[in-house]
Order: sequence, then C-alpha cells, then structure tokens
Amino acid sequence: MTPAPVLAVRDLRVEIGGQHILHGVDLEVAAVGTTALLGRNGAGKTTTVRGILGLLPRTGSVLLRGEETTRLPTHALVRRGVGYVPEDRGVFTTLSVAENLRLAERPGAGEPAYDLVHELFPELKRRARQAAGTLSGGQQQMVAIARTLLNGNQLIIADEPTKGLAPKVVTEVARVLERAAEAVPVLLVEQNLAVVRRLARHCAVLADGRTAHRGPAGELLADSDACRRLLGVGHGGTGTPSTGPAAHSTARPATHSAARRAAPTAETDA
Ligand SMILES: Nc1ncnc2c1ncn2[C@@H]1O[C@H](COP(=O)(O)OP(=O)(O)OP(=O)(O)O)[C@@H](O)[C@H]1O
Repeated sequence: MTPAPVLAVRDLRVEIGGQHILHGVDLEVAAVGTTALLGRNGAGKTTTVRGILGLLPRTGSVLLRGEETTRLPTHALVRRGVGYVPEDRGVFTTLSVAENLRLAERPGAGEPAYDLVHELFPELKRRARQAAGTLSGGQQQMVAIARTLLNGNQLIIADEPTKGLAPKVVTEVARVLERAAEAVPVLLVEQNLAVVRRLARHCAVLADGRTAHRGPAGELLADSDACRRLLGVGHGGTGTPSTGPAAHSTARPATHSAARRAAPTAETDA
C-alpha cells in the first residue's frame, strides 16, 4: 500500500497586491523520496512554496501528515518539521560550516542529528572550521541542506537548488539531494530536467498559477509532447523549461523580473 503523502495541498490560492498569483494549486508530496514541482518561469512555483510555508497570505488547505496548517504561523510550521532550502541558500558566508550548522539547531527538536549529517556529508565534518563563503557552490548547498536535516524534519522543501550552478556542481548537488531524500522526503522545485529525471519519482506541473499536471515524473519526461506543452521544452532529457506566457503577462516589480530573467539556467546532465 502506498503510504499517505507527507504533504497534501488543495486549492491553494495566493493574492499579492490585489493580483491573483495562484488560482488553485493541488499537489501531494510522497512520504518517500523526491517529488518535483515543475513549470515554466513565472508559473507560480516559488509562490506555491511561500504559500505552503505561510510566508504569503493564502487560502486553501495544506495538510502536513494530515494536520491542517493554513492557520499556523510560519514558525509553528517549522517547529512541526518543515525544513526550507531557499533559492539563495541563505548560508552565512563569514561564519564557519560548524557555526552555520549550530545556528540551525532548533530548541525542543531533540538532539541535533549531527551523526546523520556527517554520515551523509563527511565533507562538512572535514571542513567544519572553514568559512562557508570559501566553499564551492555545491558545498554551500550541502550546508543549506544539512541544516534541514539536523532537526528531525518531516519534509524538506528545496527551491531551485541547482539554479546558476556550473554543470559539475549541478551533479554534486543532485547527489547531495539524493542522499538527503533517503532520510527525509523532499519537495524539489527544479528547472533542470536531468536533475528531475535522476531524483524525482512524482511530479506536479504548474501553469499560470494552477496545477496543470500530476503524475510519475518518468512518464512526463518520456512524453515529449507533454514536455513541450507543459514545460516548453522539446524533450524530457536535459532541457530547462522556457519562460511561459505568465512571466510576460503579469506585472511584477522590474528588478524582480529582471533578476529572474537574467538568472542562468543549467542545461546539464545530473
Ligand atoms: N511580489 C510579487 N509581486 C507581484 N507579482 C509577483 C510577485 N512575486 C511573484 N509574482 C508573479 O507571480 C507569478 C509567479 O511567480 P513565481 O516566482 O512564483 O514563479 P516561478 O514559477 O517560481 O518562476 P521562476 O521559475 O522564474 O522562479 C509571476 O508572474 C510573477 O511575476
């Protein structure tokens, strides 16, 4: 029997500045392994993550292991075991690796799981005293993911962890995520379809602020028509979804849009 999903999102809606950004997002995060959240640029992936975390006002239902969380503030959701790896990693560059991890320890979450972290990422133990800012992009991502593993979380949400990374580092980060997902289920927002192919069993695809498709990731990536229609790429191999109409048709602060359009995409194998 398939275990119940760790997270079930129903009819999630978000409005920002009077503008409807999400119009009904439905998705489930499997209790085991990685579930990918896909969609063209501007489809609403980051807004969905921020809505789930309660960082934006939202309506609908977000069940964490069956418990409704939409009335909880973000800190309460975090205490219930949701770890977040933000798009920019949020690593403190002037602090050492060990200090970054120590800052992530959560009172009341039990003994921090350094054994797990060091088993999964022995490199972080070796580099404990190194300033995080001197680590490679992949190693910094390791720190960001390790922080979410310290506190016995039930779910990790990672927002575009391979964005802007060199191909070799993308492979390294994919390996890191693969290992993390052995311990904790992961909701992965990802544009690099080679990474999705390697890591995700299930996926949900957003288009224009709502769920356009849900199902096994492998099936979607094997269907070039569906990939073209839903993600704007001609095949499900190593492409990166194109900018969809939503990114052009909705207003957003110029700097935000420009930064996103300028962001490098990683069309590399994982
Ligand atoms: N603060 C904001 N104010 C106004 N519009 C916003 C804001 N944040 C996001 N949007 C709009 O909401 C839509 C969804 O944005 P979101 O960042 O969630 O998409 P995304 O799928 O994560 O895109 P990307 O792949 O480029 O990161 C876009 O059209 C965007 O312009």
